[in-house]
Amino acid sequence: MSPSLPASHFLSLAPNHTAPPASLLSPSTSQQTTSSALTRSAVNTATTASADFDVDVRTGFLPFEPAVARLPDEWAVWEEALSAARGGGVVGQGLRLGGGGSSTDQREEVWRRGIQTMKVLPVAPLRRSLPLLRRAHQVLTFLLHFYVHTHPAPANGPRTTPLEIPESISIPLLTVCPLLGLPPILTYADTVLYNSHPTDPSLPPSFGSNPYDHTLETFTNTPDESHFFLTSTRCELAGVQALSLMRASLDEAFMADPLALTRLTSYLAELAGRIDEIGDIILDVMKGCDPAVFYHVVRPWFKGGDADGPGSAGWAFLGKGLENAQDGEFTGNDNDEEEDEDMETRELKARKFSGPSAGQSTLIHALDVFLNVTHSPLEDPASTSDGQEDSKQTKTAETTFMTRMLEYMPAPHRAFLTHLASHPHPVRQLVLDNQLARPQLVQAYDSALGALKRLREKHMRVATLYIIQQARKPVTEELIRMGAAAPTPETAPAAAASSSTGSKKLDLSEFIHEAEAKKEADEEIRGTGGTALIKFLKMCRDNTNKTRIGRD
Ligand code: HEM
Repeated sequence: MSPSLPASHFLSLAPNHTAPPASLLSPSTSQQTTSSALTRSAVNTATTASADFDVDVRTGFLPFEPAVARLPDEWAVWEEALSAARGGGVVGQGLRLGGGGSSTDQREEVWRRGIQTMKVLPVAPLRRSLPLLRRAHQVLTFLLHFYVHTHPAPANGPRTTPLEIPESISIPLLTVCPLLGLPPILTYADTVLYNSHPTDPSLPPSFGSNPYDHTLETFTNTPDESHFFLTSTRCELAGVQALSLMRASLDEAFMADPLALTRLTSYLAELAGRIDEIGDIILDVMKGCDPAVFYHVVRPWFKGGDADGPGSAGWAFLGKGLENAQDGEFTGNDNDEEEDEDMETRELKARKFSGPSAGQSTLIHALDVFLNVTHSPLEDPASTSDGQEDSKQTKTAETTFMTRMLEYMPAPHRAFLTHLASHPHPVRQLVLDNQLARPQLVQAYDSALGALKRLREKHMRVATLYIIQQARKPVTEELIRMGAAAPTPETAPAAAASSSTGSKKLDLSEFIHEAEAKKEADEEIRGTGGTALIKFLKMCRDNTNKTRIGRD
């Protein structure tokens, strides 16, 4: 089945980006669930602004037009800086994490000095083109992460003062951000949506004849990193059919007559199959991305300004007159007094963004919203025992994470979720209303939820293999040659202890080491977004399962 779309349907319309979305300079601390947060602020845009979702019938949340691989010559200096950081795209030739240690850090320092003295380029001419704006965000955020993560690690624990981001990056970046509705940090959009090309970019992408098979940018030039990004790209492409089924289901929910309910039943059953396919693609990450390379060589580049937990010093985006960037253009500010005050506010605003995560995929959020999976802590009655309190905390973290991730999506995709969440005829309600008369409808709805639960279980397997298990293994010489940071006196005990967990009995001093190492490892076992990982992922899975209507 492949429901065809009428030309006037919102998924068929071209996007319109003339109006810049609200500024996203400040990370949210909202505690609401994904769908309830969306619904509460929702304006139903079905009839008014439906062209603004930037969702393509052929490629879903991936732009149909191939991503721009290089900005015009006016911005050549950014492109050249990025190419230099990547060592021309050769494995082992790019800049190194933490400057690569004391003997080789000169190269990284020279490159950073180049960035500090680079001219602030105007971005006004980019406004004429959405693909160019996307490329500008991508180039600037890759430069930003190269700039931040080539700094040698501070000798005495985490940084205590914000790391300053030079004006040559911060001013154009903070000007481009509100135009796309993205924050000033590397996002899933930069690493996946705007980063993938099919074999022949001049032809439409497809799974069979023209698959997405290369990425424009990586930090490490490794095939592992490319494969990691492309796994998500393939999930997005597989999601196109799921989106089409969701759209067709909502049309039937609107009609809600007996024929419509029969069709809805078959669409939901088919949706389950599509979701299972997406889950299988997630497992395919193992076919081309080595878990140790991912964990030690690739992933550290993704860390955001919040990576040291709630006490993170964060990053300070330097620049004069950045407040004016909210209109989409930097114009400067001559009022010194006001400027000083604004500078402080700006630093506070721009500090602690999280690194990229596939948790920012609008597709997976859309499945939650469509099936009415909520991640709200409000659902659990207040609890008093420690265990329950703990679970409540995880749930709150989960809700906060899911809601926060909305702010890392391009504005039109966020608007799409708002639209979906405010749909006047939600499918779940219809299934509930018909549950006695239509057990097959309940079964089909539950099968879609069952598939989403399985997807999350597959994802948990991957996260366990790529993060939890790797955090317990020491860095090898080979990984260091590939670009992993060499262990410092601070990280060494964790490695030593983790390699001593065999059958050997520990004496007391070793035991203390082991406990410290475990604490460090536990801190390490946090996702890019700073969430206590496995508990969090389990909670997401359990909420999916709880949404089922029928009982086994
Ligand atoms: C090696 C592959 C992967 C690893 C190691 C991984 C790791 C993680 C981690 C650590 C989180 C916790 C949140 C955070 O801190 O970012 C997370 C969340 C999430 N990831 Fe992945 N991920 C992988 C692949 C994928 C893929 C391919 C997708 C689908 C496009 C995906 C979708 C999600 C979603 C939707 C969440 C939010 C939690 C949920 O909805 O269950 N991940 N992932």
